[in-house]
Amino acid sequence: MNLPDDFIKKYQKLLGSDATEFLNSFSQPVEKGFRINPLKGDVLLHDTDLREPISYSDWGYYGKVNGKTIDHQSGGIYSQEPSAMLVGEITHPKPGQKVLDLCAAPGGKSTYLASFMNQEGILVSNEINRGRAKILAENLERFGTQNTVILNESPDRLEHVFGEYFDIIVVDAPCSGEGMFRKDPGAVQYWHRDYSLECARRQKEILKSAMKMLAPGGQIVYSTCTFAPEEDEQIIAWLLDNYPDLAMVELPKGSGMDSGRPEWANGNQELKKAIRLFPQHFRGEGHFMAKLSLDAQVISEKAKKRRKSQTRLEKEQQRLWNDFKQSFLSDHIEIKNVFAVGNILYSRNEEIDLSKLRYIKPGWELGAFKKNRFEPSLSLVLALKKDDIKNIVQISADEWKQYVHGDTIDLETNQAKNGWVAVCVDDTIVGPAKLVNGTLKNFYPKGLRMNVL
Ligand SMILES: C[S@@+](CC[C@H](N)C(=O)[O-])C[C@H]1O[C@@H](n2cnc3c(N)ncnc32)[C@H](O)[C@@H]1O
Repeated sequence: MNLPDDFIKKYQKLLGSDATEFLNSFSQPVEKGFRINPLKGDVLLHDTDLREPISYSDWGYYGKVNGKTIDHQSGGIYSQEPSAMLVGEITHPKPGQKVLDLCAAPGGKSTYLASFMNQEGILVSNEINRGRAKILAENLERFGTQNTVILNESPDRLEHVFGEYFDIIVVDAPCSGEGMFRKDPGAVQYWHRDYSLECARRQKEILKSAMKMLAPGGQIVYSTCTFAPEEDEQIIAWLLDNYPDLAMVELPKGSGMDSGRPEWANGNQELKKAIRLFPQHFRGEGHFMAKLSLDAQVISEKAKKRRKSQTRLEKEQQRLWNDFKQSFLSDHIEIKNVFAVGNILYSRNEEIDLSKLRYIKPGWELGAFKKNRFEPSLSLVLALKKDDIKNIVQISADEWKQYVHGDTIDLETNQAKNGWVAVCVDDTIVGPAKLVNGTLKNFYPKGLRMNVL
């Protein structure tokens, strides 16, 4: 790889005798990884090789994922670079907490956090770029989350709604991306000597907003995929200087993980509690991460009053939803706090006022009210397990190819009642369909259909 001269000089000076190995690592192959999805329960995977688990992650494996497989399409697995998994792992939210992923697309960290949360509490996944926010929504839909709200906002606009609200905030910051040069060699062309300082200015602005949204006693995780001290230790040093109620949390260092470098910032020895991942020491791409907690006693402005925004269902909508639930969902399933925005039905664990914010999804999307009927969404079906659903139709792996292509499928046996069904390959739910006298009418969303050879 052609690295800029100034980049080489900078890291030769910073790393001394380790610089040669560091610079050589840029010509080594990229490490690939993926995670299995605990929200899907104990489903058997169809086309995934689980031979090489990643020791520090409950769900991670080394290896490459093919996007056109049953396991990927159904959300059973999620592709993520091994170093990035560690950010989710050190964040480790608990079920029931209020969690914000402030720079969330395409969703690697959000899906990791959701894995810990077990559909309880609330995960607000925000992405400032609208195109990327839509990809984030697709990834969370496939993953089957029930407790996410997907926003498309700038951090400063979120402050007004979420003052001192979150127990955990992840800032996986936009950065100079030096740690991803192997993965995306084209990114090298954007690098220049002052690039990291420009990124640092933006990172501080994002963190100022994040700090306003952190509840007393809350925790903030900051991460980047760059080696630049200006965006790593120097940002954490700035946070500690400007927010005296914040304290570093010691992060345990597994094999190949380096400590933060106090000497690359202001010498504050607390910075050693952070983690640096260098590809010449660790089996993954370059990363930096730190965790800080805010004093629980901090005396601060009261959390802003949050108005309820959920609107009740009209009588006819309530009737259609009840009929649908009765015919489709098992009796043990209870979906609480449902509300409609236009003709789309959602549910959300927490009542928050999103009326002033741009969102992609204000909650778990359950389906749409059409003329005289309720039509279930892919998000509803992919977030349920097989025994949550009364009406199931089994198809073969070959028929799955027809299903994701958008074709109508004629079934050989009569497996379910006419009406809405969840389509399954073995235990894996792949989407909704409507069964009419042995024929499956395809309701796999048009925008997601694909040709699998
Ligand atoms: C490192 S990426 C996030 C990756 C993501 N957390 C994941 O694990 O899949 C940083 C994100 O920050 C977003 N971003 C860019 N400028 C921003 C800003 N001023 N405020 C908040 N987010 C911003 C980018 O669009 C990008 O999606």
